[in-house]
Amino acid sequence: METRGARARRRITILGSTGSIGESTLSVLEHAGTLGEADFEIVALTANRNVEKLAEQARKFRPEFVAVADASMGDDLKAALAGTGIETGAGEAAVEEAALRDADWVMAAIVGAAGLKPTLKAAARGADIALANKECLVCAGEVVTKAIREGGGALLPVDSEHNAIFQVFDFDQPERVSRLILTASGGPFRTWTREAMGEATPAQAVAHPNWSMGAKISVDSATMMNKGLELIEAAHIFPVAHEKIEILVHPQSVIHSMVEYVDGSVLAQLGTPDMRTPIATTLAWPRRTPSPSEQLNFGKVSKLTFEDPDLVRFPALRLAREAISAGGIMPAVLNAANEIAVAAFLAGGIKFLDIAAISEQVLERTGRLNGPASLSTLEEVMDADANARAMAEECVAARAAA
Ligand SMILES: NC(=O)C1=CN([C@@H]2O[C@H](COP(=O)(O)OP(=O)(O)OC[C@H]3O[C@@H](n4cnc5c(N)ncnc54)[C@H](OP(=O)(O)O)[C@@H]3O)[C@@H](O)[C@H]2O)C=CC1
Ligand SMILES: CC(=O)[C@@H](O)[C@H](O)COP(=O)(O)O
Ligand SMILES: [Mn+2]
Repeated sequence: METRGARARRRITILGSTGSIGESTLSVLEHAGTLGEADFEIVALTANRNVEKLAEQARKFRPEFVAVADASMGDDLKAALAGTGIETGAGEAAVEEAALRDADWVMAAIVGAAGLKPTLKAAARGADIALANKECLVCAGEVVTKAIREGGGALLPVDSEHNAIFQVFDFDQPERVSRLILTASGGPFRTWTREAMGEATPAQAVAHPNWSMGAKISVDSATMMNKGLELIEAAHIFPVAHEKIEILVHPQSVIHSMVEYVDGSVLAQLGTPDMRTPIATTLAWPRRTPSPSEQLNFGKVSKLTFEDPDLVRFPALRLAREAISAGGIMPAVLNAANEIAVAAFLAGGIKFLDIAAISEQVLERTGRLNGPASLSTLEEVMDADANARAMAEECVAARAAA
């Protein structure tokens, strides 16, 4: 890392810069930079297909390199940035090249298991990983945490619940933690009957009551699969057994999660539901930097309420608990099946309740076929992921044909 005077100049890459987390990250950087709080340069930005937004970001933030994962968009990207001197690339290898460039802080904000390989590339060369992409920990937790450990960088959790726990977790005495309490908003269908959920449309499912997020995670919040994935994510980030991780519905999304210690103390992190706060935390950690998020107004919030989750209306929570209890490839299988089912739901191919039903079917079929007991290599993860995707596609096709 290059230094100027007393302050470190950070070299930053954002994988998935055109998404909700990517844009929030650029907003935090711009805000901190304007205040003279951060001295940074952008090394690389990446997207899947959104050339227009990527080129606009590149013209503003002047990265060395930009890449799109979809190889067919390469010529458009090159044309959009002609004459700027910014290097461009296209295809999965180009996104991995972006991760390999020498940024010392990398925001992993690609959605889904597609983020796994680039995140591993950045981790292996020792970058600090600000991790929003929970799916890569769900499907390959052991592989990712090992790569970060061996690379020598830090794992900085961005997901709001994990970021909250990270801020109040005593890593010097983890055995003194009696419970992690992951809060969940309950999503847009918190009070809906199963019957009503059966007719829910994609537009209703992505209308999260508190957070503005990408489509996939918004649907995950509606099924509460998001909280299931976060349970598995937490078990990889913190040295706490999954049996000690509880889920608590908290509709206001003000308390972002809590840690209970053996003496009965419960420590929480609070804030408005704006991802720019956890992103700012990871950017400056262990120091603090300003974020443009709105301050919490307790008078306006007025009350904080809590409910136990309903595992019958939201079976995804049960599936995640079963997957992590079974271990091995099962979390990767759950993640892959869910990704296929969510995409099919958003495309109008299946109904809302089919998402968890298909995930359960794929888990059951895989269980009968017996995967390896532990997952230790990227190849095992990719195999499990590919098989589960193929099974889930069959389930989607069967429903479409019915
Ligand atoms: N949004 C939020 O508030 C939160 C998000 N997260 C997690 O952060 C991650 C990102 O979420 P979010 O920002 O909402 O998602 P978005 O859908 O808004 O953005 C996803 C980003 O990934 C890119 N992308 C999509 N598919 C691929 C691919 N196959 N290869 C490479 N890049 C790809 C997109 O590019 P393009 O624009 O071209 O499609 C975009 O830049 C997810 O894992 C989510 O669970 C966690 C906590 C909160
Ligand atoms: C902002 C964030 O971290 C999301 O994962 C959020 O938690 C989603 O809300 P739910 O609590 O409804 O899943
Ligand atoms: Mn979250």
